[in-house]
Amino acid sequence: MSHSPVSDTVVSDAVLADPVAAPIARDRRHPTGGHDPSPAARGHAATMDRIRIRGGRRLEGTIPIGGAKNAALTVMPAALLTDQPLTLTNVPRLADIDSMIALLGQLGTGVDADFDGRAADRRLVLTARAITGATAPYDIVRKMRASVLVLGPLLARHGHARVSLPGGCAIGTRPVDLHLKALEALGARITLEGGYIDARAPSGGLKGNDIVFPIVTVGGTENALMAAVLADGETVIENAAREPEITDLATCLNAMGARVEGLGTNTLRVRGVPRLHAATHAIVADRIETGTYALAAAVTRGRLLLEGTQHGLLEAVIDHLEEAGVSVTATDAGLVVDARDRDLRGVDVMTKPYPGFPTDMQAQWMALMTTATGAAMITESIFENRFMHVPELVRMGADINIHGGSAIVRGQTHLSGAQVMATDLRASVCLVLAGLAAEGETIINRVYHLDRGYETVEARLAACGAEIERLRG
Ligand SMILES: CC(=O)N[C@H]1[C@@H](OP(=O)(O)OP(=O)(O)OC[C@H]2O[C@@H](n3ccc(=O)[nH]c3=O)[C@H](O)[C@@H]2O)O[C@H](CO)[C@@H](O)[C@@H]1O
Ligand SMILES: C=C(OP(=O)(O)O)C(=O)O
Repeated sequence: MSHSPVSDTVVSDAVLADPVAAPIARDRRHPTGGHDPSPAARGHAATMDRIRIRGGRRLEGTIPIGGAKNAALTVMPAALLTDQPLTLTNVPRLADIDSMIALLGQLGTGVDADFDGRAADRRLVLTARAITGATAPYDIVRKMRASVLVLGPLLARHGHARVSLPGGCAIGTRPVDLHLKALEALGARITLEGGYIDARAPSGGLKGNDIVFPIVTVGGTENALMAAVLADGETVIENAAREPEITDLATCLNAMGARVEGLGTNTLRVRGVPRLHAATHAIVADRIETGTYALAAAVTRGRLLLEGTQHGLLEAVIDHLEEAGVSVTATDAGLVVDARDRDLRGVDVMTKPYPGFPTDMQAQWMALMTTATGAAMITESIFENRFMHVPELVRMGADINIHGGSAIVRGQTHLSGAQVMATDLRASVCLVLAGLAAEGETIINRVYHLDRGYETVEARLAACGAEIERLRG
């Protein structure tokens, strides 16, 4: 497996000490508003930050859930499909969002970001009046794989895209061959040279066609969908991914004038239109952030109200939580997760494409299972190398054995605080959960991974009783 220095790759801190957050300063209104800089916007310093937790405190309180990182990262490139403004609300303030803003800016997109005030009042207006560049450079793609999602829209609107190959990362090889095959089915000519994908549309533009994905790919479906909306004629995407982030993208595209049918199913039917127009779209709630905080309540045997999220986005996770003995109730105010005075049982999971149990919740589930009674078998079926958190959990006292693609967790272990190393986004937050449950002090290094996907995680947890702080790098 290749190990190029992309965001979740284990590389030296020196290599990662040049984050791409800086170009955001060109924005008319900087998301940080010039004060109270987010870790994401603090750049270099944030790469060296650590998190210190003193565990053993029950969490009680309310946590607001933001817009989904993975929805925002696919909806933002859709702005490249039109010369009119795309206004997005409920955009989370994360390092990856800064990276995508920087990339879209390089391609000629005007950015008007107002990230002050309550999350619901935030607005991000993206206007790609003209495409002035067609290259997604290595420096950005290596830090954020979702950069590859500019490929489809650039090709559809501009007829040409040059995107650095993302390479492998800490969780797997993650090729993009299926993205490229889908675009070729629409008529694109694709060459790979010097580590870059060079994609060109035929002179008459992309043509609608049938695309059948041999395996479910979220990013592949997103690129195919964004390319197909401006293609001439009809495209049918079969074995499409059904993740809520794809439905969010299709909803946004339809608001922009696209004609996509079959939302939420594995067959998407797209009738191409000559152009798209301005639209306003609210990013769907983050189901992975929701699930992570639900497990924070469970792992500390506490009770949390998760505001601004929807039960229907994470049924598989909720079913497993209930099977483990946690109460989850949907109320008008949000989801109430209650594990007070409960003895939790070990419950097996196997990761699957949506609506199955998400791979992005696998590491957090493992942290919870170390505290449950009995054993749990956790099988990772999406990525070949997504157990990087196991040795770190073992250093905290967990009893976990890996057999191929499965990990057996023998629960009810006594977790004790330790110095641990975050290796990727979800592994990082799994260590936060373990630290909340452990006795004594846990120090998590390389928390820049965490800043890719969790906004003000330490403040949100501290507000609910956790003893947690960020140690500035
Ligand atoms: C930004 C974003 O939304 N990231 C999510 C997205 O990643 P991403 O879109 O990269 O994940 P995919 O659904 O494409 O990957 C699923 C599997 O398909 C393989 N594959 C994918 C494309 C391809 O061309 N060839 C190929 O073999 C991958 O290596 C992987 O084994 O979905 C994953 C699966 O739910 C999540 O874990 C990520 O958080
Ligand atoms: C793996 C993830 O993201 P990405 O695809 O951007 O690496 C994730 O969100 O857990």
